[in-house]
Amino acid sequence: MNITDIHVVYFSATYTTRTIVREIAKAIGGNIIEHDITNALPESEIRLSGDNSMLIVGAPVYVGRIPEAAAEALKMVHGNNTPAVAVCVYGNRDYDDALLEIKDTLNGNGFHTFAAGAFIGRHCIFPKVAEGRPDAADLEKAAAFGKRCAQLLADAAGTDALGNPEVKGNRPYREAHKVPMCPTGDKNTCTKCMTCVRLCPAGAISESDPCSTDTSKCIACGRCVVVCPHGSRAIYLPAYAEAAAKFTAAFSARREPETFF
Ligand SMILES: Cc1cc2nc3c(=O)[nH]c(=O)nc-3n(C[C@H](O)[C@H](O)[C@H](O)COP(=O)(O)O)c2cc1C
Repeated sequence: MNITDIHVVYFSATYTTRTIVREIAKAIGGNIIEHDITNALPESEIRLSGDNSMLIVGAPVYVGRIPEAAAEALKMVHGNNTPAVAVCVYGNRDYDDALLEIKDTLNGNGFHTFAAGAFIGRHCIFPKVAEGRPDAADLEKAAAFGKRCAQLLADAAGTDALGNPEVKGNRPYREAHKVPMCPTGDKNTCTKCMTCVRLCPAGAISESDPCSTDTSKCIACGRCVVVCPHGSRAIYLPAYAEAAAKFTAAFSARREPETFF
């Protein structure tokens, strides 16, 4: 298969998923067209033919699933037996049903998911877990995964030989639920620069009071914490320190990327 265009659709609040899918796309090689679905749905439906284009979809794992907003956006992405690669990035606990959810969604939308991978990124709620990841070793594995994808596409040129991998996960998927760990701003350090207001994927921070968070909208994605130029936003909840200590103790043993072909 002579792939010229690689469409990369990703949801990535704290940028680890973006780092991984970019590395994979670069290793496959071709004209890379990015669609960032973190802050908004695609402007219009994305329809890919099976001729010269392929798709990579990347999403983080939120409580064993993909973020609801990512699932909504993926409904707008359609293929015509177009080769696709499913990628999830998780914070070193587990990815449960998220990768299967991406694969099922893509195949249901006319894609042929011939490869899939689960990679590890710094845990955006408990950042001592998988701190510094993806690291150089992860990026090497992402690049090797991309190269293998390219090889499979080349080998399958003109045939119907692309595989149909079994990926880890169960159906029905885990029930989705929210994590009540909403960051807020510290009035002493917040300069009202509005970076968090602008970049919050959920529209949960208002211009009139950027130190507060609308907990009914917040998805606890951690973007406001990483983009705040003054280190003002964090999870200041009383229960946080104890929860972080427990989580970090339970889930710090290094996990490695898994790939499926
Ligand atoms: C609401 C929420 C739930 C999460 N649930 C999980 C989980 O079930 N398993 C896990 O290992 N990591 C979990 N994480 C961590 C993210 O999957 C991880 O930090 C990922 O690298 C974030 O990707 P991003 O940087 O592209 O936003 C969760 C994060 C959030 C915000």
